[in-house]
Amino acid sequence: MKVKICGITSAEDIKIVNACEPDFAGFVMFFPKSKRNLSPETAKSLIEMLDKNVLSVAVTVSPTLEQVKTAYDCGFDYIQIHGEVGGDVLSNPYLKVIRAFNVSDLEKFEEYRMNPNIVGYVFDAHEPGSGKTFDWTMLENLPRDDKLFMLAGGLNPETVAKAVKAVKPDGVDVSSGVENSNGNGKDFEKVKKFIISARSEN
Ligand SMILES: O=C(O)c1ccccc1N[C@@H]1O[C@H](COP(=O)(O)O)[C@@H](O)[C@H]1O
Repeated sequence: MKVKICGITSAEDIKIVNACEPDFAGFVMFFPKSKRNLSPETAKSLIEMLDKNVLSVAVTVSPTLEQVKTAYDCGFDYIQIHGEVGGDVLSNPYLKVIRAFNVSDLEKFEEYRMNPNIVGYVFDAHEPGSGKTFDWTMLENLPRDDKLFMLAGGLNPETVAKAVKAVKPDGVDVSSGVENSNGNGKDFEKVKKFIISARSEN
């Protein structure tokens, strides 16, 4: 079971991630509406502190090709794309894409399956990063292939095992559910518990 810890914003968060060793760490970019949004300079300096076993993901909404290139220049391994995605961005030569779907755009799933630049999917609730979940039965009939099938949206250390059992994803993705009580950074115990719990359902 792959685990992605999203919404990393500080050196403190990086220490937690390095100690807990998820498979991926996500950093929100080019989306000032999010409290987790980072400048390219900050993202680059945080990625440089990341353990080499943890892959970095730029988490974006409707990015331009220039922004994909900026993320590549920062040193990211992947780009996660919510919202709209143009043909130039989908076939970009810089970063492999993790395509995020929300509950209202699942009908576009088939059109992305054949794209070799898309290496995985994240299925999320309507409002990304809101800590809200959705009806997982909507994913029941989606075909599985060799691309990473990741579940997100309102997961937390208490619900992740149930989610893994019900959906049988390749990976789980969390942001709000492992934040500290102030909501301004990650909580070591919650991140650790989330990862142990997710992997225990393998
Ligand atoms: O976290 C954000 O603010 C965010 C902003 C823009 C795009 C995605 C964002 N978050 C992603 O949403 C999912 C689920 O988050 P949660 O666990 O429900 O809080 C995850 O992939 C986040 O990276």
